[in-house]
Amino acid sequence: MKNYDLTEQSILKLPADTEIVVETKDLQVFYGTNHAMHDASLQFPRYSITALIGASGSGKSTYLRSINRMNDGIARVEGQIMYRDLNLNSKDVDVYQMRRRIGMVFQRPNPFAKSIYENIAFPLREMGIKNKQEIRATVEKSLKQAALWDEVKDDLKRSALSLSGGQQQRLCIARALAMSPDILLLDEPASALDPISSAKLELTLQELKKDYTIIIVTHSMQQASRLSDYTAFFHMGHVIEFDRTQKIFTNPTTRITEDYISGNFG
Ligand SMILES: Nc1ncnc2c1ncn2[C@@H]1O[C@H](COP(=O)(O)OP(=O)(O)OP(=O)(O)O)[C@@H](O)[C@H]1O
Repeated sequence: MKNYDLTEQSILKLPADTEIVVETKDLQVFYGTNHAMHDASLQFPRYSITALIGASGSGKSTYLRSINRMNDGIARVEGQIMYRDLNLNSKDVDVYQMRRRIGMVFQRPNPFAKSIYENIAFPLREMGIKNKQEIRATVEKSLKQAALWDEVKDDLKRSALSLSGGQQQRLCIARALAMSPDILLLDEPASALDPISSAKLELTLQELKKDYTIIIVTHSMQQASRLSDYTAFFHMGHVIEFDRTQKIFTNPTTRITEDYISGNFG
């Protein structure tokens, strides 16, 4: 690995009138003595997709998981995670309520071993929604938003585990959407999918960004460049560059990002 200057950084300053939904300020993450994330300060504009890219172990998942406090009990997190006016990195935050607003989808689809319908209806009932019509309407709406409705509408009683990987992943997105989130965090959601399912998932995300703010970790630079409006490049626990995706992929500012994008890394 070349010796890069990790203080060489270029973070786009967004126009003052940009509506920011989430912002981290000097985010630090420690796994025991391993200082895995250093001073990460990033802003995420409403109705946009931001891709987090970087080599394995650069801290992308660590950063993403910190946003909705998935690192609680695993790592020590310092700094601010501002969700609008609320600092999520504070003891007073009701983590379960917060996660409804900031949904997460993981690398491997993880539907419940229940029917397609129940995968969405069950969490709604857990939330206290009892009205059957309301539940049915939300099931239908979120499956439509996740572009799965047409494929499953004739047999919602079927086990979710009998769906293909790509369908399961869209069901997990539908389950998150049923909670009426503001933000969707996706940690390499297409990495276990075949190219056709992956392309379908990308189309779904493009549609969803009209209503949600999306932050996605991806190993695929093609996917980042096709899908996202903004890209953040991570290296060894540092955010090196954040900019419009087109700028990052055509004319990055830092040498580290340029080497990574052009495959001259290491
Ligand atoms: N649960 C954990 N316990 C201890 N250390 C961890 C844990 N998760 C991640 N780390 C460490 O934090 C650093 C960043 O890892 P992280 O998984 O965030 O990177 P990444 O960029 O998402 O990698 P990948 O692309 O391989 O998923 C690595 O040094 C890793 O070993």
